[in-house]
Amino acid sequence: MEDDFHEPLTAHDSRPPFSIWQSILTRLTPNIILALFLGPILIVFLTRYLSERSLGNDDGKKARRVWMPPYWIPFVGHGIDFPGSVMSQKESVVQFRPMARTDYNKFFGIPKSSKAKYDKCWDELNSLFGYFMKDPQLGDVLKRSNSLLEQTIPQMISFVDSEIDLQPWERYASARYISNNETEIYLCAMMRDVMGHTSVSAMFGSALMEAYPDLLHDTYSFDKGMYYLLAGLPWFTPWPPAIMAHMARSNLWAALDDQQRALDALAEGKPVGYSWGQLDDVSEFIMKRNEVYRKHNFEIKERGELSVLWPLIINSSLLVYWQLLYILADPELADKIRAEVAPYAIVEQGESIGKISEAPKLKLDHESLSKRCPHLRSTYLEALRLTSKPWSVRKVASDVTISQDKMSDAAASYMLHKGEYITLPHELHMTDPKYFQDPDKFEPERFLVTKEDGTLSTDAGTIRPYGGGPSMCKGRIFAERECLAAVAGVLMFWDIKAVDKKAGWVIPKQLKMSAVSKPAQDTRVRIKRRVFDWEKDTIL
Ligand code: HEM
Repeated sequence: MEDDFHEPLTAHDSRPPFSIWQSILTRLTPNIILALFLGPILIVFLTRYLSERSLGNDDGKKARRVWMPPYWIPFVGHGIDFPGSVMSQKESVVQFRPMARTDYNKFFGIPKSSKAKYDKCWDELNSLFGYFMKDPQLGDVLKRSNSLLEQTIPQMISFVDSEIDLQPWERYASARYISNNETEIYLCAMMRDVMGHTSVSAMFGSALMEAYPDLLHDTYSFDKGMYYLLAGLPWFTPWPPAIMAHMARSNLWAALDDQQRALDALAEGKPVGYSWGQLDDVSEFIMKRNEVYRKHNFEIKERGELSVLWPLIINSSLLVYWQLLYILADPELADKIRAEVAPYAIVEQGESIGKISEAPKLKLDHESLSKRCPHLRSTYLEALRLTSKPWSVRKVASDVTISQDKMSDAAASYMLHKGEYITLPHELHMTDPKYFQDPDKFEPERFLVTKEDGTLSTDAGTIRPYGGGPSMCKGRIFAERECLAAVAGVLMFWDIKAVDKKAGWVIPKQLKMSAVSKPAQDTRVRIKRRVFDWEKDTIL
């Protein structure tokens, strides 16, 4: 079934009509379907036979060749499943840079002609990511995302019966008014947009989301079409998901290009368009990238801000849903985590003048939530282990022999040849029973360790939810702090129950994405504000 849980119930459908596709599908006879099914299989075997590639020993050496699908299969052609030891190879042997270039051209759509400019400032742009992982740049974005979460979480639900007054994420998550203190809503769709709004505003400034309110949903459509774009399918491909991915990417370019023009104007002391305001909440990181682009005379259409926007949005927003779901599904665990985070995720009574009271306020201490709440962090790591299924891809730059992991029963060596591509699906390790007991079970305390002084801490061990090597996620510290603050804030402010009391909490199947999976079905919940200490006497 097509998953469409993030679509608004009432939004206008601005997509191309699908009637042509429906009529083609209805005309498919059983013979055509059989030919479509058997054809590719025959071609695979023929290609294998004709290319006569040996799968045995290579040139009489002890190292084996690895099985490879034919070269023409998009994206996975010449790809192999292989244990993590490849990650320990030097960049001069297994390279990440050619893969990044493919992503830049095919996926992000940056013109090939800008290669020389990127070559010239590759290290400079990369070193900015290094700064983003440290203070002051990291602290700057975190401070902003923390304060946005403090404002947004208490206002996440409006409890109003009129659709027009709902927050944008409530509309997309099909909020249903129950009473003035209870709402029914889809948990994933809501958390995804709340996180997206927070992260984009913290990094790119709030004017971007205000000027381009469809930015998040365009990013989801772009992400959904990732494989079509990577396979190089053009915009006129007669396949609706590919066309939609191209359309979404054009919309994203329009937004980011517009912002780059405004940032250029600001730097040059020229008037900035009215809708951009002062641009004083754009992060230092984005300002520095703009400086590099201007210094190296990048045209607006050559600038790669989509390569920041896309990873900023897609993974953390889904991870917050999974972590919350696993915690809420175990009420004892939810109570334990609430007690642990209480000193660092504080809800305070709002000001009162006469009978009018302000809404309660939320205070989040993201640093302590990450460093002093081991149970919270352990559930974050466990949610990542179960739902992040990333692949790292490398190009072999010179022939190399790789030894298989020593814990394997059939340890062996494999020969990789120059020019081949390597795909490393990290989930194989993260769900391997040799390393993780009951690998499919959510075990909230799996990553807890006891320190020498007897206090509890966490150790992420060997999991690789952020990939590895030089391409390892550059936003991982920001992501962890932001997700932990969001989960703690939501747990402390809201009381959330599964809508179907009989079925209770159901952990949905996962739909594989580029890293963190999407749920196959969203989780419908009933949400109320929690009753806080100062309210208890009034209610009793
Ligand atoms: C839970 C959240 C996140 C997860 C699980 C995650 C996971 C990943 C993975 C698997 C990769 C590819 C690694 C590889 O190819 O080996 C990656 C790359 C990247 N991520 Fe994240 N990510 C998360 C959040 C973020 C955030 C919030 C940002 C902020 C900008 C970010 C920025 C990046 C960037 C820039 C790269 C590309 C690195 C490069 O090519 O050098 N990520 N991420």
